[in-house]
Amino acid sequence: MRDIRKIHDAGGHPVVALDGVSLDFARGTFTAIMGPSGSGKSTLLRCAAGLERPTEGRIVLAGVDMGGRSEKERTELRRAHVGFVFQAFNLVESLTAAQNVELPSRFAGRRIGREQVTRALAAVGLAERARHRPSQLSGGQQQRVALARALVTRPAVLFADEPTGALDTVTSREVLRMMRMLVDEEGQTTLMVTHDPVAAASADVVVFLRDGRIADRVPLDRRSGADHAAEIAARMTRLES
Ligand SMILES: Nc1ncnc2c1ncn2[C@@H]1O[C@H](COP(=O)(O)OP(=O)(O)OP(=O)(O)O)[C@@H](O)[C@H]1O
Repeated sequence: MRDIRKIHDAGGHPVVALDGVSLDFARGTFTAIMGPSGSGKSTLLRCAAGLERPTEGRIVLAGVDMGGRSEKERTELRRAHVGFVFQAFNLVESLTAAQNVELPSRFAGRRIGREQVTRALAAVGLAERARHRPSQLSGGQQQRVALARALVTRPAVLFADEPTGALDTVTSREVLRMMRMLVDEEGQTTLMVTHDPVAAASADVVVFLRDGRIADRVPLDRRSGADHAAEIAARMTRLES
């Protein structure tokens, strides 16, 4: 993304959510976006994913310039190149895990084979749970089904908005371990918005926003094996003060 400005219309008066943001998300890397409430994190994710149009600036997603595209084209581009997970798992209770993974592609008029569904569930460690319904799974397992659903089409980028926001410490760790593994083993480019320093510590790079601008961009040394959560929390505290 280059020189992104996004001005929301809040009931007739403009709110500058992003104010000149330029970022690259290298293929096969995991970026966490942090920042105080209202700093523009979700807006950044939604613009990068093509869900919202920036007021100014340029977004290139999977090599495709999103500028000047119709809504229909943008929807097609998202379907082809993007996967989403949110805080709410948004699974359909009456369907099995496998059916939940398959459903969005079916809605999009694309048939995906049973083996693709099986592969996606296996990639998140849930091959044995394909026939379970959401209520028969833990919160962490449900979010992993949502991850499998996001990844079944092999998207260029996975966008995650507070993916561990509804999970306890233990299950959230399980989901983060899975997301990290997908980056390391499948080269899954991932962009995650989070409030949680522990979640951000799983990333390769943490971008801190304040008032719609990049306040800091901190690469994490993954080889050191250090736990970066405390350092990230300290930076967040400084940003919020
Ligand atoms: N659809 C909208 N209409 C009007 N204003 C909006 C809209 N979406 C976001 N905003 C405003 O833009 C600014 C940035 O919002 P955004 O949701 O991107 O921040 P955030 O960092 O994700 O916040 P939080 O951590 O609270 O979720 C805020 O001032 C917010 O009130």
